[in-house]
Amino acid sequence: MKQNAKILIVDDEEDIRLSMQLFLSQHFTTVQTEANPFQLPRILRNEEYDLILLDMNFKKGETSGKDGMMWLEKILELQEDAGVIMITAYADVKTAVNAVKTGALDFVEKPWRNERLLATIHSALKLNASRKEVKKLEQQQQVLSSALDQPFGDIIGNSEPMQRVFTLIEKVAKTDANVLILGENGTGKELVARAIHRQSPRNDNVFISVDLGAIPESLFESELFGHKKGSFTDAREDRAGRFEIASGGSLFLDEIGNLSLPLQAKLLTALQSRQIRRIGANEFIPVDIRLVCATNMPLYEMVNENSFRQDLLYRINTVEIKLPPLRERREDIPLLIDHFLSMFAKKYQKKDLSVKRDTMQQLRAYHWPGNIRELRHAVERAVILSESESLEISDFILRGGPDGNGSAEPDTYNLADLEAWAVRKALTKHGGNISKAAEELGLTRAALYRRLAKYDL
Ligand SMILES: Nc1ncnc2c1ncn2[C@@H]1O[C@H](COP(=O)(O)OP(=O)(O)OP(=O)(O)O)[C@@H](O)[C@H]1O
Repeated sequence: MKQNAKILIVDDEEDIRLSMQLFLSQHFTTVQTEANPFQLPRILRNEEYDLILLDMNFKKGETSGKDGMMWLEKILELQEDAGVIMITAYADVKTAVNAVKTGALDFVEKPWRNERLLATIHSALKLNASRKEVKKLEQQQQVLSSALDQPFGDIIGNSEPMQRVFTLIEKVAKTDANVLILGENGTGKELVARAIHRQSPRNDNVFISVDLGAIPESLFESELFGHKKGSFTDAREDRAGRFEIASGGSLFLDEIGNLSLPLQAKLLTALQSRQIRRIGANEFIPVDIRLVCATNMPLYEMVNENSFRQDLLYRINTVEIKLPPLRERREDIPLLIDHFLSMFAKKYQKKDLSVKRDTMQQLRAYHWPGNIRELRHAVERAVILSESESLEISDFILRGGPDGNGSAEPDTYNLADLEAWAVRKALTKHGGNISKAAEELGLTRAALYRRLAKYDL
């Protein structure tokens, strides 16, 4: 059976080209020839070869090997990871050794023995494949080490909505199904995406995260699909895109709702065909990824308004995980505060920190518009700024203002929502003091307690 490889023979002598091509075509899928090395720049801009067999001397009677060296350097300049084998006459082995030092993989002497030629080509192909693999790993490593700087711990949560999320993660992680995670900012969408990867059979491979909201439109294609050197002004070297790097592992596309319609179309094509093409390249590269997407935008409404493609939505939402905002699972607030308190106490070397009881109650009543990210920052700041071991509400700077409950009135006539809002506001105003809040609300303390339980405050 023929080995899948694309080989180019560059030699000015016709009988050499023909006999090599005849022999190698029996063993490899594509074998092409070129007599004129000046065609190399044009050819290499359009094609990529697994191996190039390059003659050392192109002028009759010339034996210095100068031409061959010049063309070798040119090839490596055009395609830095090209695999080149030099074809030398018996006399110029020394120059051939120099060529290997310059970057050729090996050399064969004329006249050659077929088995010897075949063995040399086989090991050169192997060597070049592992070089490329090493390069891919290095690129993966770069992406990974920048991701490692981010603090991702375990997912904290005991509430019923979070239990449902955990069950869903466990179920879906075992499969290769595409997952769409929906939720407000800071609800832990990326954390969930990473948990899915960690619990999946792909966990010994990479998790690559791309923030689509942060990529300028002009760089989208290169970032996702990669590029060939020279395909545009800033493309100084060949570069793999995130799809290619993530192959074998999971690809997390964050802020998918921010993609413009033309970019949605490009993404859809890649997802449908399961292959990508680097900018400026001809060949398609197959990619094998588990896709996880996330957004805080209302994708279904966007489909109705024609700002998000329905076919793309159906491709990414095989399983949907909705992350509840923190204000809808208030029982998790004290857990999260304790978690971040001990984390930051350790980081800033402060011992025996705690949160006052009424402060905890106020923090529980606060509406946390920035969700867990806001809570995490608020606790970190409080740990840094507090002068005492017991943290008070004044140590916490909250996004919704010091009275903490979003002083704007709720945009609803639903009486239960209005009542819950009034109770929270009164409680915050009086620093968690039940008697004073009850008085302001015109309720007895017992009636206020009943409402606190009812609204889970
Ligand atoms: N359940 C949780 N337990 C512990 N930490 C959490 C939890 N949820 C979120 N976090 C922390 O909150 C911060 C925000 O989480 P994350 O980045 O996953 O949210 P997101 O929904 O992806 O946000 P955005 O939509 O803004 O990208 C992170 O520091 C994360 O570690």
